[in-house]
Amino acid sequence: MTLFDPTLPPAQYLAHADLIHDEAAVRLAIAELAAALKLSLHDSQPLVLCVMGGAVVLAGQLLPLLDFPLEFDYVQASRYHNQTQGQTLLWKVLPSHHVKDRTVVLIDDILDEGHTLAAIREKCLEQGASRVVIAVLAEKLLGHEKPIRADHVGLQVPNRYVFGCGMDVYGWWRNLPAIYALPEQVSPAALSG
Ligand SMILES: O=P(O)(O)OC[C@H]1O[C@H](OP(=O)(O)OP(=O)(O)O)[C@H](O)[C@@H]1O
Ligand SMILES: Nc1nc2[nH]cnc2c(=O)[nH]1
Repeated sequence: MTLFDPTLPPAQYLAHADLIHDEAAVRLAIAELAAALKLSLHDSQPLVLCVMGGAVVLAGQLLPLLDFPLEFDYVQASRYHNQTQGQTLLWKVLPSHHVKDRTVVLIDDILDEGHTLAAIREKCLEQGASRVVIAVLAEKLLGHEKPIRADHVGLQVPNRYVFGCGMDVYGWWRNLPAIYALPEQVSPAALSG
């Protein structure tokens, strides 16, 4: 057996992956997220911040389902740098002063260890946001406490590296409409076949 590695052609990741949530399940989860956000935020004129780049697919599908007035902007912070382990958080685009006195909704593809969303929430509060609401497409089940909780979670995923629906595997496959998990190990025979 060999560890799944980052040098393979991208088709290999998908060929050996396990489907975790199919496209219909993702669409249903996004519709449910929209319904929950409508209930809690319809009269708050929120500023919705997309956490680029993983949340781009969620943002594109969720926003048209929200039928109340909102403003849209984005932040960008990367902790995985197209790898499968979290590293130091690198800020690329900070929340702007526009968050001041606003209800801010952070939308992201995945809450894993929670360090990314905890840091973004903290920055928004430092910049004067009056309230920060967090909605994620997926939360990874780690079995231990995290530094932050999401207010709205679409789907749960197992403690494996997942991709699709905005989430990358070594930079690839954010474009998939369903969520897959990378295998921990793949036999050399399977990769050469
Ligand atoms: O809960 P955590 O363990 O902190 O991880 C979650 C973050 O990891 C991913 O971002 P990534 O750093 O891969 O950047 P990306 O959005 O460009 O893919 C994802 O989009 C979340 O923002
Ligand atoms: N693509 C992807 N990004 C992540 N960021 C934190 N966890 C994950 C994960 O499982 N997959």
